[in-house]
Amino acid sequence: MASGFTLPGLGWDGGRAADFTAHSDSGRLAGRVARVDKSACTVLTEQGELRVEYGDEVPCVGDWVAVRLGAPGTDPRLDAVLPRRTAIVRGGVGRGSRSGLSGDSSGHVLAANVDVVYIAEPAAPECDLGRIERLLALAWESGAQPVVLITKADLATALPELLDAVTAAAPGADVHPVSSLEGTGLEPVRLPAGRTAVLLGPSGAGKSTLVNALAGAPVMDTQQVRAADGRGRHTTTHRELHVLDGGGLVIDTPGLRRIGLTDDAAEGLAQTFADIEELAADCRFADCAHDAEPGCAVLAAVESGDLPERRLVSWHKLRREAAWMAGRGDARLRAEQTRKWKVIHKEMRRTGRNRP
Ligand SMILES: Nc1nc2c(ncn2[C@@H]2O[C@H](COP(=O)(O)OP(=O)(O)OP(=O)(O)O)[C@@H](O)[C@H]2O)c(=O)[nH]1
Ligand SMILES: [Zn+2]
Repeated sequence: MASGFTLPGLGWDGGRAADFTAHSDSGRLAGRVARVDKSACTVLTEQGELRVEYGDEVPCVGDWVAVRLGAPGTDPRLDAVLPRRTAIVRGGVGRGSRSGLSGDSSGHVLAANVDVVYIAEPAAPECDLGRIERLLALAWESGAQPVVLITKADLATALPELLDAVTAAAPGADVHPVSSLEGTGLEPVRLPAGRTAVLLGPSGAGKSTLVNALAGAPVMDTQQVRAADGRGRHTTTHRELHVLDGGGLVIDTPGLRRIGLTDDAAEGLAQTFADIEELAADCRFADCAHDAEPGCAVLAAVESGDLPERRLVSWHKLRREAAWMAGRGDARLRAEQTRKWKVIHKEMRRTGRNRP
């Protein structure tokens, strides 16, 4: 792209400017990371789109960065990643999630500085409420506002009922049916200038089609487009930040087969299951596990039909998973420390020193 972007159009504000002052004095350029590849990333700046090399500090899509322009003929280099306001952190792929916002690898932080998390769940063949809850936990944990989009709404057989079921599974989040195909339901999804959304959801949910519908002009290849030119089923393979025509920014992500929770998902789960948390206040025991305890208000709500049993089952499942991740994190930490000490002891024996 030849022309530049305006920083406010990319989501810049006074706080970012303050973060940037430490880097601005020596002719550095502020920009927003649109895409990350091995060793280089695409950064949107007032001077246009730049290819920027990075080293040990790995940026992720959505990051605000300081770029150092090299001598003519050399590639710009990443100088620093500015502090992240929000971060979508995916668990279950190595360590580093403990620190949340500063997760230590690009594979870990899916997107940064996002205002809204759009959770795309297709109306057909079926809506998977458990998957929505899992993504809601991730979204609440990120610090951004989750919004559930029932995509391919044109294929729904009983939309009002579906809407009710999804709304019950998403307390505190707005739920909107959308059809990119028919162009309906898009208004509440449109973003004001400078606001950033990330789209999460399974492969085939219609995320790329929705990005195109919001953009007004095709910015993404979709499965259909590719199928037509004989190149088979296209799937999004990388995360990318798109600047929409009407303002607003959206990050498309590949449909992840499995999004694990991080080991510190407790807060996100509490918000995802705010209805269960509220009921739990009336359980006889303060530490009620809502399993088989007498005087359990949650089980009573399931019994009376106020709380779908599916939801309690989902709560148990995700809580177990988060607890397991936490245990695994601790086990890894211990193993790492043991390894470190083994090396130190070996070195001590070798040098005859008895202190590290
Ligand atoms: N009926 C209907 N089909 C849609 C709609 N949106 C997308 N589709 C179709 O669903 C299929 C998948 O759409 P994509 O946008 O590629 O899905 P995706 O979520 O980006 O998939 P990945 O890139 O694999 O993550 C395509 O064949 C689209 O034409 C819609 O609103 N209604
Ligand atoms: Zn209980």
